[in-house]
Amino acid sequence: MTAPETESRTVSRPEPNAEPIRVAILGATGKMGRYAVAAVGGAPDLELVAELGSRDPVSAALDAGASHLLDLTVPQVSPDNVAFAVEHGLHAVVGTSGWSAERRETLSGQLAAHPEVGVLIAPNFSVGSVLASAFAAKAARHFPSVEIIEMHHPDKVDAPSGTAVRTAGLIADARQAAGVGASPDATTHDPDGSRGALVDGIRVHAVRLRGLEAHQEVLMGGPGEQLVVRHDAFDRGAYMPGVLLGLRTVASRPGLAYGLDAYLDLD
Ligand SMILES: NC(=O)c1ccc[n+]([C@@H]2O[C@H](COP(=O)([O-])OP(=O)(O)OC[C@H]3O[C@@H](n4cnc5c(N)ncnc54)[C@H](O)[C@@H]3O)[C@@H](O)[C@H]2O)c1
Ligand SMILES: O=C(O)C1=N[C@H](C(=O)O)CCC1
Repeated sequence: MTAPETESRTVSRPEPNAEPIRVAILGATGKMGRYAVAAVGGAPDLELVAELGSRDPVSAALDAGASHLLDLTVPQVSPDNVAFAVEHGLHAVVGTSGWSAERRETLSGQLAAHPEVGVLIAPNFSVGSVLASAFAAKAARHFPSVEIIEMHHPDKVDAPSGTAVRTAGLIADARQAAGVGASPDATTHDPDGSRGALVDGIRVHAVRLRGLEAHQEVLMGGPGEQLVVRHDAFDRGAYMPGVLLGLRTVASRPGLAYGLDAYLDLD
């Protein structure tokens, strides 16, 4: 598969006459990586200095003169990659899933020793998906019931998706701030876990189906009505404007940002 050229969107604009941002991509041969190689390679203000695969040491990014690391790998190795970046003063933009609260806390500790470094952990680079999660978090405090269904291609190795975990966290925070209790649920017998995973007190159901790409529904229910906030990504081009925005912004935001919404003016 060759990644198509990425159309530019209005979310991110290069600074005129600025030094190019020197990017090393980890996971460059993966599905996201191939799209990112095309997007970064096609951006006039970015310079793709290294395309690294699973056999390359992360130190090759330094050897290539990178200023920024783009991590699109697997949850098992992403924390070590980012720790290396932080330790060597490289800014990092991370799309890899699996960044639990515990992992983010460890990373914050590492960043404390390198306060000039910026890291963005983006569970989802799609602007539409970030907006859908934000809308859902705004709406969910008005409904007694809320559940999330995430649906992905069957090659995905992690469940639930990073996006679902992030959405559940946003919804849980908004409901807690508004004093809304748990969704009503009379289930007392569920030996096989049919009611899904509980993430921050929100039920999350994961579907893996050939033909799907990345889809999420937040179902909200109240007496006599239902609101569904749905987002669909049909191919990985959906993520590239957010990837470019992240790379262009991260150096100016030292410390840890969790979620692309940190770089979007959503209010
Ligand atoms: N944030 C987002 O918007 C977004 C969107 C899509 C996918 N993702 C996530 O990005 C990650 C990659 O997704 P994908 O669909 O490209 O997966 P993929 O399986 O196609 O690619 C993974 C890449 O990681 C590489 N890799 C594996 N082990 C490695 C190691 N030890 N060191 C370095 N590289 C290693 C593989 O060679 C491969 O190139 C996943 O965690 C996925 O959930 C995030
Ligand atoms: O295809 C994937 O894998 C995706 N992973 C991210 C997640 O776990 O939320 C983003 C959506 C696509």
